[in-house]
Amino acid sequence: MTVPALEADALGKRFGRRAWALRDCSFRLPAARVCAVVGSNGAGKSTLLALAAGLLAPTEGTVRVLGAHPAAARPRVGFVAQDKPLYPQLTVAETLRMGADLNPGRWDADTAHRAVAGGDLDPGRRIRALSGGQRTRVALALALGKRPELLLLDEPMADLDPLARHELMGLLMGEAAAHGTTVVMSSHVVAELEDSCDHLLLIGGGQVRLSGEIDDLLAAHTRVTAPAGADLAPHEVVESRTTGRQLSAVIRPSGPLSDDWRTHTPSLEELVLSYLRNPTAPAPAPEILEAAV
Ligand SMILES: Nc1ncnc2c1ncn2[C@@H]1O[C@H](COP(=O)(O)OP(=O)(O)OP(=O)(O)O)[C@@H](O)[C@H]1O
Repeated sequence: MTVPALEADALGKRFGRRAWALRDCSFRLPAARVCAVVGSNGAGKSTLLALAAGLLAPTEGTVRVLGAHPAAARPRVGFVAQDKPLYPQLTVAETLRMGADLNPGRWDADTAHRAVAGGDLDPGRRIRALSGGQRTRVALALALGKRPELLLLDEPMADLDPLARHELMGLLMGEAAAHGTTVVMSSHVVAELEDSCDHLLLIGGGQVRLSGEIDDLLAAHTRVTAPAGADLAPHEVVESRTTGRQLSAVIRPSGPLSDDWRTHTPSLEELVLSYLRNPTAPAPAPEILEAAV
């Protein structure tokens, strides 16, 4: 059995006396996957990524990163936080030199320069003078240049223009495929994730609602169009809406489906939206979806 890239067991985080930001999260992410972390605002995605990066300590439970404690794994992990912290007084070139100095023996200058070069950035420009998207480029360059085994990216594409998004996503996926890097990436743009990600972690209300290979998750669900009033039992219903004479539903079939229904496999976006719109929808049994690690 290979070591999972990320493994959480009853992981929980509470900030002071506030409500739990994350509670009772258990999942395993196999190595060399590209994993999308999705969920509503405040669901706990950034908290989960910061716990994995070793920047926060769990209140309860454990998280293992590349088989080790997050602090011990840090040299093998690249992390780009949502606010892309960089040193504002350094230039772009100085920032990349710092990346090289901090990662002796493993710094991939070529990849780091490619990430920056696409943005036509003046290497002598100070970080504080860069736009949000330009800063994202430099932060991604630093993370990729480290040649990490695990890349944790918190909404990495949020402030990039569509061309930059496409180009940097291509660079990211190319690097991940070439080096077997595991990528864990939170995003709100679910439609963009379907082509690049093979694993999904859906967080809702601080808990893991779905976790597994995207192909398995999609195959376990069916989008149904049926006459209004159709009886969906005994199938498990994630979402059901009636408009006029038509009922639309996302179900997890248990047994044959009625011949009267039109059915298709949902897209990733349809699946995610159906769970987000229905916070009380039952989660699939773990044995159906648990990825073979
Ligand atoms: N440092 C903190 N102190 C107190 N509460 C916090 C802190 N960081 C996060 N929280 C709370 O924890 C919960 C989860 O926040 P988190 O930032 O992890 O959500 P998220 O899924 O990343 O949201 P978004 O999509 O808006 O970025 C929220 O209720 C938030 O208010």
